Amino acid sequence: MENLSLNNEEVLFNNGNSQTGKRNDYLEWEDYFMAVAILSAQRSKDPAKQVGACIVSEDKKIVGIGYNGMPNGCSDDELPWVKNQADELDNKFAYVCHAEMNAIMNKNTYDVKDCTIYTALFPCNECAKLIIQSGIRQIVYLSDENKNKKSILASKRMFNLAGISYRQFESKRSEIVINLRQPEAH
Ligand SMILES: Nc1nc(=O)n([C@H]2C[C@H](O)[C@@H](COP(=O)(O)O)O2)cc1CO
Ligand SMILES: [Zn+2]
Repeated sequence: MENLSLNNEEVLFNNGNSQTGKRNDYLEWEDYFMAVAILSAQRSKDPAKQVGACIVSEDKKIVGIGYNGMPNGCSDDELPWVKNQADELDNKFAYVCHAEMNAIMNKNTYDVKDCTIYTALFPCNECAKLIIQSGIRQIVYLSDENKNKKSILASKRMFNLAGISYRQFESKRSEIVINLRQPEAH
């Protein structure tokens, strides 16, 4: 809660630049981009894993956002979301588009050359191919939880060969709270 007993100078000293009054607890660029990826993941219908991705140009503009979901025109209610069926055709993996693929396909620019992709999960080998072919140069990932899977090892092999850098996301913040209620009137 705001401390109303502080005078103006103290407020400026605590919250911002005392010369100009600028806020200093604004979101860092990296936190902003990863938060957009994570927010986008909340749109996913996958009960087991929600993944989001956000593509950013060299001049820090968001040029594509995606999350894991079924292909356009294929109803979420008709294709399977499970993964434990004996028949491959009854499992989600045959159908679901990964967050990174969707972010690339949803791009709102001519291309994504030299961009960075912020993604909640390290890209699989199929998305790695798309990332490389699309011209993206850098990957910032939140989780590397599948790091021992063959698909991820293949991704890293291709990224290393193609000279694409990847690093795990780090932040001073542990959370960002989004309040969807109207701010209380003062
Ligand atoms: N990088 C990724 N981006 C993604 O969008 N996914 C998606 C595919 C599935 O919908 C889900 C993984 O499901 P599961 O294997 O944890 O039940 O996450 C998965 C990975 C992992 O490489
Ligand atoms: Zn993938």
